This record gives sequence, C-alpha cells and structure tokens, in this order.
Amino acid sequence: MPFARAGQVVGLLGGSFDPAHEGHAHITKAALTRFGLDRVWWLVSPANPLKIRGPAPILDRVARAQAVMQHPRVTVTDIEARLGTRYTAQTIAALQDYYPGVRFVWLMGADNLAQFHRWQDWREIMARVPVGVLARPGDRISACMSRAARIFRADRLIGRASVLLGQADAPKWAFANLPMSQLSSTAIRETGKWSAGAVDDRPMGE
Ligand SMILES: Nc1ncnc2c1ncn2[C@@H]1O[C@H](COP(=O)(O)OP(=O)(O)OP(=O)(O)O)[C@@H](O)[C@H]1O
Ligand SMILES: O=C(O)c1ccc[n+]([C@@H]2O[C@H](COP(=O)([O-])O)[C@@H](O)[C@H]2O)c1
Repeated sequence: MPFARAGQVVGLLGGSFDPAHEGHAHITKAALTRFGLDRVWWLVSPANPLKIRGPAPILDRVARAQAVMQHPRVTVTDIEARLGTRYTAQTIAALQDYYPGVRFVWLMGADNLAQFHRWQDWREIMARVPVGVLARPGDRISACMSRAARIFRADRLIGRASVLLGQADAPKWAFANLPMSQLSSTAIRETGKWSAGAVDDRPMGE
C-alpha cells in the first residue's frame, strides 16, 4: 500500500487505464494544482462494474500507467485488487479505515459525473469525500446538468474557490475547466494510435 501522512490531501483517480494515456496525465497534473492536492494515486481497477468488456490483465495496465505517469507526486497502484473492493464506495470506505487522518478527494472526468448517479452508493461517496471533476470534450454540459450535479448544486465550489476542495468537508465538489484532451483508451484500442488529439488549449468559460 502506498504511503501517506496524516493531514495530507490525496486525490484518487480510479480507472480502467486500458491503456493509460496522456489525457490521464494531463488531468492529474491539473487536479494537483486546481484542487489543492498534495498527491494523486491512480487506482488501476480490476474491472469497472458498469462495463461489460473485460480489461487487459491488471499488471500490464499498471506497467503501462507507470510508464505514462512519471511524476514525484503521483503513485500508480493496484490498491483495489489488494483490498478486494469492487465498487468505489467500498474502496473509499476501506481507504479511510486504513489511512485515518488522510484527506481523500475522488477525481473523475466529466463523462463519469454525467452517470455518477448510477454508481453504487454514490450518495455515500459524496458524503465521504470531496469530488473533483475534470472537463472532458463533449461531456461538460451533460455533466453539469447531470442528476448528481443538480442534487448537490449547493455544495459546488465555483471558480477559484475550487483550490479549497482538498481542505473542504464533504459533501463538496468542484468542476475544473481546463485545456481539454481528446484522448481516450477506447480510441487507442480501436485505432492503435497513441497521439489521437493533442491537448486543446482554447480557453473556456467557467
Ligand atoms: N481525455 C480525458 N479528459 C478528461 N478525463 C479523462 C480523459 N481520459 C480519461 N479521463 C478520466 O480518467 C478516469 C479514468 O479513465 P479511463 O481509464 O476509463 O480512460 P478512458 O479513456 O475514459 O477509457 P475508455 O475509453 O475505455 O472508457 C475517468 O474518470 C475518466 O473520465
Ligand atoms: O462504484 C461504482 O458503481 C462504479 C461504477 C462505474 C465506475 N466506477 C469507477 O470509476 C472509475 C472510472 O472507471 P472507468 O472504467 O471509466 O475507468 C473506476 O475507478 C471505476 O471503478 C465505479
């Protein structure tokens, strides 16, 4: 299990990472600064409970993720396989037990906020940890209009206040508009190309 000190703020980016790509690295670096995080852990999941297709072997995905994400404040882990948890709510509860005093923040791309209300015990996740959402091409509007965004509208940190997310008590969430990356694991699997879409750094409104 990775090391974390009491009081540290650790962002958790869960994913299939099948395979990891620069889009993941891009949102991770943005999350560190935008949400006031000390570290980010990539949780390479055994399998997404909502996806039918089984991913590549976890050790291959971890190795690829480690090659893509080399940063002194980022750790790639297979913690969910070690904990034996399948759903994010279970993973977060187990991590909070294992690391008392560490502040965790759940991170996800806008596509996942759009369907967050379908996740198991998603309200419990909101109650346990602040949630940081990163812009993704095509998903900004559906995310901000999503059921979870509407229900928790009053708990959103807007604009520059997002940097306080790491120190905030749940429920709290923030949406970071960033230069967006078109990259996706699906496109890489389908085309075999790793460079599909560089980061689009046209500015966007909040
Ligand atoms: N280009 C991107 N921009 C913003 N968020 C992203 C991007 N790529 C991945 N993410 C986010 O990173 C997390 C892990 O993503 P995941 O491993 O599922 O990659 P993916 O590219 O979305 O894969 P797939 O195409 O297989 O669904 C998710 O929360 C996802 O929303
Ligand atoms: O807990 C759930 O119900 C749940 C449903 C869908 C996705 N997740 C988690 O969301 C993260 C992103 O998933 P994915 O497949 O888009 O990379 C990953 O950690 C999944 O375990 C979790």
